[in-house]
This record gives sequence, C-alpha cells and structure tokens, in this order.
Amino acid sequence: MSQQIQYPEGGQKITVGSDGRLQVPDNPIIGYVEGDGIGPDINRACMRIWDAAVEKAYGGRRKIHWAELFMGEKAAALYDGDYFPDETKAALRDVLISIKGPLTTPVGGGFRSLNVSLRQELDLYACVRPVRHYAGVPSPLQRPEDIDVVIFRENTEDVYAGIEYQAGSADNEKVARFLREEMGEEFFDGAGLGVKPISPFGTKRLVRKAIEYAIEHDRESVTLVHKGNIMKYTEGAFRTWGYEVAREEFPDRTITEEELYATYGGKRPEGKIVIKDRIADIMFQLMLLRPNEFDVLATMNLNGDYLSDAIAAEVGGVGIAPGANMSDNVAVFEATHGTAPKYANQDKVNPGSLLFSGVMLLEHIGWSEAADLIRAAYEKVVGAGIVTYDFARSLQGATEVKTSQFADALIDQMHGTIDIDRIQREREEAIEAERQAREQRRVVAPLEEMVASGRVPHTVADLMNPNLVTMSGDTSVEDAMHLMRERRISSVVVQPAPDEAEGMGIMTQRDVISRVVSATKQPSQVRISEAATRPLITVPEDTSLLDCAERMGAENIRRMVVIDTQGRPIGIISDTDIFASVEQFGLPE
Ligand SMILES: NC(=O)C1=CN([C@@H]2O[C@H](COP(=O)(O)OP(=O)(O)OC[C@H]3O[C@@H](n4cnc5c(N)ncnc54)[C@H](OP(=O)(O)O)[C@@H]3O)[C@@H](O)[C@H]2O)C=CC1
Ligand SMILES: O=C(O)CCC(=O)C(=O)O
Ligand SMILES: [Mg+2]
Repeated sequence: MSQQIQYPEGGQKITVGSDGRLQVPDNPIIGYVEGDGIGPDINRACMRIWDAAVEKAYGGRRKIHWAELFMGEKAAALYDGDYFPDETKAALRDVLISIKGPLTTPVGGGFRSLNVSLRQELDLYACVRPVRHYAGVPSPLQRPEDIDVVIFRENTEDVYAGIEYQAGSADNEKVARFLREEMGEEFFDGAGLGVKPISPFGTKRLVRKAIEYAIEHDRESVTLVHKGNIMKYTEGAFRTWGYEVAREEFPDRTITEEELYATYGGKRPEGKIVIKDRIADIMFQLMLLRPNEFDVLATMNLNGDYLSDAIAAEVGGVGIAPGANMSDNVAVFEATHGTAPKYANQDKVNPGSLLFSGVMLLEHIGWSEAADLIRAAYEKVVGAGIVTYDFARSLQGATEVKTSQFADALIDQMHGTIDIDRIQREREEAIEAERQAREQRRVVAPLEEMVASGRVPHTVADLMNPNLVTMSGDTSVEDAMHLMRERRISSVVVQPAPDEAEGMGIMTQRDVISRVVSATKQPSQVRISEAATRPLITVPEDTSLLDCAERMGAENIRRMVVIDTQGRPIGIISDTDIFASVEQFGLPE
C-alpha cells in the first residue's frame, strides 16, 4: 500500500473508552481532506480560524494536530489514479475524527461518488445536518430565526446504494427479463433500472440516533419524513419502522403525535419527545410556512439530500449549512455544498459551511468553548456586514471580502483587534446615507424629471413610494421594529394572521410608541396585529392628488396605502409627497 500519510509529531490519537465515549487528549490528531474545486480555499481559511479559536479558548493548553488525508483529485495525483486510496480509508478509521472539503462527482457516468463511497465504506450511516439562522445573515424568509432543525439523513441505503443497471447493458436486460417474466411488471423498453433498498436495520439505527440526539439536546419532536403514500414498501416501511423503534426502545421518553392530542390534549408532557411523520412534498412547504413546528427530522437518503439544501436556502444558502457523517465511533465532518468549480482558486466563496462543520467537530470532541468563540465572532462579523460575495448579493451596506479576508476578520474579532462596533456604525451610517439619497431621488428627482419632461403629477400613482413592506399580523412588534429600523421605514402594512378575521391594517412608529411603549408592554410579547390601526385606509392608484389630499384631511391621517385595480397594496403616499408636488407645480388641477 502506497504511503503518503504522515501523522504530525506531538499529536496523540483519539480513542474510544470502555464506556463507549471518546477519549480526547489535549493534542488530538484530527484528519482533514482538503477537497476539490473550492476545497483548498475554504480549508485554508477555516483551519486558521479553528486553530485561533482553540488557542484563544485554552491559552495554548490544547492544540489540534492536523493530519492530511487524501481523497479526490489530490489523491489521484499521489496514488496513481486512485481517488479513494486504502491508506486514506484506514486512516479515517484510525484517527476516528476527520473533516473534509467537497469532492467532485461526474454526472451520468465516470466513477462513483466519492462522498457516497466514503459513507458506505466506513458505514457512516447518519448524515447529521443542523440548520439554524445566524443574526445578520440574509434570508428570503420574514422570520428566519424560526428555523432551528437538525436533519438526520440515512446515509447508506435508498437509491444512493448504487444498485443501478445501465440501459442496454447485459445486466439491465437480465434484471428487466426477471421483472417482466417472473414478477409480471411492465415498463418501457430500454429503461435504465435502479433499486431502492430500505431495511429495518438501516432505518432503525438512523431513527434511534435521531431520538437519542433529541433526548440529549432537549428537543421537542422527531419528524419522520417519507413519501410512503406512493412508495409503500420502502418509504412507507421507513415510517412504520421509525415508529416501531420509538415505541420499543424509548417507551418512557416518546409519545406519538396521535397520543399528544388523544391523551394529553395537545400539550406535550415535560421531557417527552413527540414522534410524528409528514409526507415529503408537504414537508418542503411546511418548512417555508411553519418551520417552528419542526425540530429533529429523520429522513431517507434522497429526501434528506434535497431537504437539507432547500432548508439551508432559507437561512442563507449552502454556503453556510454544515454537516457530519457519523457511525457510532467514526465521524467525518463535511461541508454540505459541492466543489463549485467556477469559483475554484479565486479565494472568493463563503467558508461558512466547512467552518460550522468544524464547529460541530469541536463540540463533538467536547471543546465547546472554542466552538462558542467562533459562533460569537461570526455573528459579530456578519452583523457588521463583512461577508463573502454570496451574502453581499442580498445584504444592504455589505462590505464584500474574500474568503481569506473573512477568516482574518473572524480571527481579529476573536483577538479583539478589530473595532467591529465602529464598522457596524459606519455600515449603518452608509445605509442611512443611501436611504436619504433614495428619498431625495424619490421625492425630488421624479418631480425634476417631470419638470424636464413637461409632465405634471396628477394621480397618487405618480407620486407614491413603491417601497412598501407587508408583514403577517402574528409577527412580534420587536421583529417589525428591527425591520423598520433596518429598512428606514416608518410604517408597515399588517396582513391578518391565519387566526384573525379582521382585514388589513397599518402599524406606524407612532402606533408602537402609543400602544406598546407607553403602555409598558414588551415589544417581543405583542403581535403587530394588536398595535395596528384598522381598517387600512387605502386610496386607488388613479385617485387625483386633490381628492387624496381632501381624504387625508377628512380622515386626519398623514399617509395612505395605494392599491391597484385588484385591491392589492402597491405603494404608500404621504402628505410630504403632496407638499413637495404642490411646492413644485402649484395646486393640481
Ligand atoms: N459533499 C460533497 O462533496 C458534494 C459534492 N458535490 C459535487 O460538487 C460538484 C458541483 O456540484 P453543484 O451541483 O454545482 O453544487 P455546488 O454546491 O458545488 O455549487 C452550486 C452553487 O452553490 C453555491 N455555492 C456552493 N458552495 C458555495 C460556497 N462555499 N459559498 C457560496 N456559494 C456556494 C454557488 O452558487 P452561485 O453560483 O449562485 O454563486 C454554486 O454555483 C459536483 O461534482 C457534485 O457532485 C455536490 C454536493 C455535495
Ligand atoms: O456525492 C456527491 O457528489 C453529492 C453528494 C451530495 O449532494 C450530498 O452529500 O449532499
Ligand atoms: Mg446534496
């Protein structure tokens, strides 16, 4: 066997004690695989951050001794075309804990996925992917903080098992003949064929791990995700065996959702984990609409692959979501995204996914002080708008930095050598300056444009501000205040919450002051529907400015929401807008 791997001097191996727990020395040897594509860029950056956090947390008493292990393109170059050498497999088992970057897999042919091979060869049966939101990270959701789930994805079975027969091959014909002649199945000629094995053994060990995690981390529920209505004997069986393991092995710690309502009136008894199940397609919708109903998710391989990328998108994208592949002793932590080849060697991408996989690793070996330092520094740095290109795309006032510069900022923050509050202040000032410039353009420039073109504003649509924010009535006043401050707006349109019969309303800064602050209520405890003014006073987009001014006077209000012909809110017009127009053009006709 070719020998390329060298364990660093001064390091000691992690072992498993007689109680089954990891024995971690202060100088553990931990394996790392750099990965292909963007792998080297993110790995270089993350190693500096992990090392700095460990040094800072333990004052030099603890130190990781990294051992480079080889997979993918780097391995092929060193081991004569072998992408996953035996030496690496042996070392991954030997050091017990490793972390890896992404690896290239060719589509539709070529060699088998190295990631899948790794999971199967080492029997790393649980792919654990926590997804939560970090303050300051841009998200398409109104309340991304509601997302805090841990996905346990089965890692060795399902259509990923690699039991596939290529169309036109002799094996394919043999299997097709068997299925048609012996089993009476019908399908089109020339079909590629794949097998989807789901076993009670594979299912139960995965669901067992998910329930153990839920118990250990004081989580409320474990949801079995499946498409058992269609694939009854694979996905349906996953559901059946999942409930079985809960009932047989954790009878004192689990109840089913059915029991929750039938026996406990919907109120979860202290210390019990609720086991429930959802069909996979609706699960994607639920994770967008009501994510706070979910906690730990147990899925089969393919559903978990899809679902983990989709949920990651809700909290900032695959650039930030971490993961780990685990057996009972061996664990290989890994970024959940791929090799993003178009960005390779550009020092450009977000190191967050690998970084937080390392944070999981630090927690796994019990070094949570170092993990906490990274999390705290991350929130500060991203909160100050220092981000890589992916977050910069949707973050107002962002300072876009390279992968290595992002690592520098995190390390400086941990060392206290960066004035993050000043950067944050400057960012807020820049956002404010941008807002004022926008306002200037909105109120003055359109009028100037109109003067130049000889047009005169007639209707509210000519003058309205289309920058309108609508929020659901069950949003807390605190969350709405954050958004109003961030967007520099003085009101939000309030849509009825699902449990409300009333129509739309508006909540202004003045409402917050008079109905929440002066009433000494906690903004976090009050829903915006309680602070809003109803009904919403609207004005159709083709209303003349004079009519609008008259209505404002009659209703004694300073702004009105403009609606289109379908009754949808499309903008807001204020007395300031009409004032500016009259000052410029005189009284409208
Ligand atoms: N575990 C593993 O090793 C995995 C390996 N792969 C392999 O990776 C290769 C490429 O796969 P592909 O489907 O393109 O998926 P990738 O995850 O590599 O890239 C898809 C897109 O995701 C965004 N992205 C990915 N990583 C980052 C990051 N760190 N920071 C910011 N944005 C990021 C980029 O979006 P944008 O273009 O919008 O900027 C990128 O173009 C394939 O060979 C695939 O098999 C895929 C998944 C997992
Ligand atoms: O192996 C691959 O190339 C893709 C794996 C993947 O998508 C995942 O691990 O989530
Ligand atoms: Mg994937």
